[in-house]
Amino acid sequence: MRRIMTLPFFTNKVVHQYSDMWEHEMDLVVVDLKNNEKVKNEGIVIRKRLQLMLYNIMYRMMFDAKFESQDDPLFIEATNFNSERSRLAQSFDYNYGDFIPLLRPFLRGYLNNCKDLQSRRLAFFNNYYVEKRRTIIGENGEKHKICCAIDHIIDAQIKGEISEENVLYIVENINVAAIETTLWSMEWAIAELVNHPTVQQKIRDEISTVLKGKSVTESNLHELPYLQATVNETLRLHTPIPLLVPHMNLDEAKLGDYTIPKETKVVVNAWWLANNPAWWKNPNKFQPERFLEEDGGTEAAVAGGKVDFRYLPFGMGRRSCPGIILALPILGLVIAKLVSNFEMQAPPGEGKVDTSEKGGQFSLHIAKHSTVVFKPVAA
Ligand code: HEM
Repeated sequence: MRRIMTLPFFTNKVVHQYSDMWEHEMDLVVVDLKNNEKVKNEGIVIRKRLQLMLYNIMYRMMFDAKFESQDDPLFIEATNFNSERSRLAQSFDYNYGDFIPLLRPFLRGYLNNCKDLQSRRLAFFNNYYVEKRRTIIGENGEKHKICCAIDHIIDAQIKGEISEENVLYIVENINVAAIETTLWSMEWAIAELVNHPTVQQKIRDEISTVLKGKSVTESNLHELPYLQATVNETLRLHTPIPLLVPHMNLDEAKLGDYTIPKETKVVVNAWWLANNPAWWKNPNKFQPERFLEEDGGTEAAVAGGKVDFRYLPFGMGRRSCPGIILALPILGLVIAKLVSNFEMQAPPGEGKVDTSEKGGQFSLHIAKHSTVVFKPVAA
């Protein structure tokens, strides 16, 4: 499945094919913010606008489709389905039966809710998106043009490499894995930037010194180390999936003095690796500079490359996040566009925005979606 998903989603070619579109969707956010007087004085809950932007980025890549506005009925339906799915997955019900087998019979109600949501949600993706692509492919005959990721996936199904169910599984997977994770990271980055105006200024200075008036694009992000360090620092301090996802060792393994029996559920605390004071200076402080100054103390050679085991927000190895190739440039670009166009501030009378955390089964997100004031900066 991972192999089938790589070509349409996770290659440099895909990044180059779509980065202009990503920027266009981000520029629309900047225009909306500039045209809204309330944004300059009282501020807005920025998550809502960024959510529309990210859905449009992902749905254009997946289905060559986009939502008109936050009031688009399909957007409302898609976000409701996805947030209900996240709510159920975050629920403690999800795994108490693992720890207290006696309570398993009481899980039935929860599992029925999951099944019911799953079938309505998959029907939604199928009826409104996948079937439309099938019709377009069908009308264009054998030599149809591949326009988006799902066309590749449907092609793989036509060739018998995967089933119809697998196609929907991939759509569902991208809705969960791609959109919310990136959105949480954006919210954290913006909240920290509001609370650290000097970091905003350093990013602005870097952009103007290095790019000398040119705009930030995907192709010049690598020239902006401080911007990249800001993205890294956000994912360190607020690791969006703090325990990664559970893995299982097929064979018995030794870890230090411990023996891990085969088929153990292994959970890696990536948040603690990234926030352990033994390995990081002042780990509870938001300091992008650390990624430019501190040593990667635990670097080790793995599969021909070097890995800093203190820092694994995307996991590591064969099942690590393939979306890193999209998530990092999308985060870098959106921060660059917002910071170059606006001074982001807390609402009047509030010195800082609240960065309290809300942890769930899988995710670590901001407890209160920040209201942010966007004051245009002089060009
Ligand atoms: C900041 C954003 C993101 C973060 C922090 C993140 C993090 C993660 C983590 C921790 C895992 C599990 C890795 C493991 O347990 O070893 C994962 C898996 C995955 N992610 Fe991401 N992710 C992000 C964005 C994305 C995006 C944008 C996509 C797709 C467009 C994506 C697609 C996937 C997929 C398909 C998997 C499952 C891989 C597998 O099981 O082989 N992710 N992600």
